[in-house]
Amino acid sequence: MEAEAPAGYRDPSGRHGAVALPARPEPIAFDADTTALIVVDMQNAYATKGGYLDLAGFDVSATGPVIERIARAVAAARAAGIRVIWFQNGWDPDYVEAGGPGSPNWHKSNALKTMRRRPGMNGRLLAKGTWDYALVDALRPEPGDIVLAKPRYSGFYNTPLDSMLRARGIRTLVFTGIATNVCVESTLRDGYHREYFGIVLADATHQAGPPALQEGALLNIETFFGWVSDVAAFEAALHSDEARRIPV
Ligand SMILES: C/C(=C/NC(N)=O)C(=O)O
Repeated sequence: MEAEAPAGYRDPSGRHGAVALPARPEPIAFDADTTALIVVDMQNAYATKGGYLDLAGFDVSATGPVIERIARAVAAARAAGIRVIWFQNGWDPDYVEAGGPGSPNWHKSNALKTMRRRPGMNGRLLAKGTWDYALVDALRPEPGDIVLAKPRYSGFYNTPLDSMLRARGIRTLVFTGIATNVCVESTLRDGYHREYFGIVLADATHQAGPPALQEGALLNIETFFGWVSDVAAFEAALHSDEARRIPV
């Protein structure tokens, strides 16, 4: 007797999974239990007026709808049993983890540069324990989620992320958060080199800098490193997988 075809979906590249997500450059398949939703740095620093990015001169006026769509993606992921991982970017209050002049971070971080320019702000930007470092009020981790502090743009660098993912058999990372062109792209690229499949929900992300950087980051990701989809497609794909699993 011929073996029954497995239930589920095979994407054009042959990857199999129960969830079929429409995406660019082609649909991608994954299973909920080997997937994590990553919420990148949704801190006041990056998403709230008066936070680091705003004070450093970046436009954060359009982050409100992004926060709402992240909340929807988180709710859909939780309902489907997908692990939710929250990143928080920053350093100890003395900025030892930020590195001194011997670190490129000291030269390139706009938070550190802003504080050097305005010494009155020292200790206020991206320091653990401050309002700037805290996640925005509208997004709250729940028991079972993982909250991970990271000291550089990539969530893989100097953190236990890789071992946490491997211990749970996670192979697919769905990204939301800020900034698309900095920490989202850096982490997705690092994941690519560690054999993780990376998907960005574009309308649940926002760039640091002009809109061209959002477009460029997404095009770069879909062309070279991963897949690009959106929150409504993510919700619908998880919903239809759920429908398949409910016996009638
Ligand atoms: C510009 C910037 C982006 N961070 C991020 N979370 O993508 C920074 O941290 O300076």
